[in-house]
Amino acid sequence: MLAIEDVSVAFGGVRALSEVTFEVPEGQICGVIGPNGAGKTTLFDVVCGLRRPLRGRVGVDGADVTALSPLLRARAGLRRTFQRTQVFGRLTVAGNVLAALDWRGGGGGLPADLVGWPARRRLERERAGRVAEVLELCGLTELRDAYAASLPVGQRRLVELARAIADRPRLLLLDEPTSGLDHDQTVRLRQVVAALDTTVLLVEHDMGFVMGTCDRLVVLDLGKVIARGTPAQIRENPVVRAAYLG
Ligand SMILES: Nc1ncnc2c1ncn2[C@@H]1O[C@H](COP(=O)(O)OP(=O)(O)OP(=O)(O)O)[C@@H](O)[C@H]1O
Repeated sequence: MLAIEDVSVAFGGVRALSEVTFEVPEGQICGVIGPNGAGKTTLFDVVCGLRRPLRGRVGVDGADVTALSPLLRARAGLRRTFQRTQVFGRLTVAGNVLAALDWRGGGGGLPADLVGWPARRRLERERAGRVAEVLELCGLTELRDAYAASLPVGQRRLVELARAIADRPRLLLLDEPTSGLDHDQTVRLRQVVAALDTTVLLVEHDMGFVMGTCDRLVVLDLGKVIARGTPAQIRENPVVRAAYLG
């Protein structure tokens, strides 16, 4: 579903990524791990289109998206969360999730708003239903009317997650999703990710979470893939143990 082929990125003399190649099959959860500076965030930036690689290709569903802007990749169903949470602070929790559904518009423009066309009303009901469903899944129902800016960081991260999954992305990128979460929120996050019908690529330092959540792992060190495999294979891999797990 996601194919990273021979991707290299350099910042001046620093090789952030060197000939990175791996695939994530449809519906799988793939974790990217590695020490600080290994190139994980740079890889995310390449996949979502924020950074053009020096060489190499990114394929989604068999199509080469390397030249597409982040906006066009979003339209193709790619969503991302960031290491530093980005929510709409002046919107409520429900408003944040609704914003992720509203962007496709309702058709009919202002006249449809004024007249309240049945088709428009049905769409609005469907959206309200989806917002309620996603808030429930993420454990945010009781906070639906709270302003996002007023929430502690863990809850804000769950709001960002809720927004990212609201319109059922094809590919979801999660950058350090457990950071700032307490134990219960981390358990909730794992349940949400496991319940998704979506291909997921995640960067994470919490090894317990990574090993328990991911179907497969890719290990980066100094911009190179040094191993890939199931969590059990990675745990036993002597190169990974030496470079990273200790
Ligand atoms: N904008 C930039 N300009 C120059 N060098 C950069 C830039 N962004 C990243 N780098 C360098 O590229 C390499 C990979 O960085 P990157 O942030 O992708 O690693 P990371 O694995 O995400 O690290 P961390 O776990 O600390 O977030 C590092 O050597 C970093 O210093």
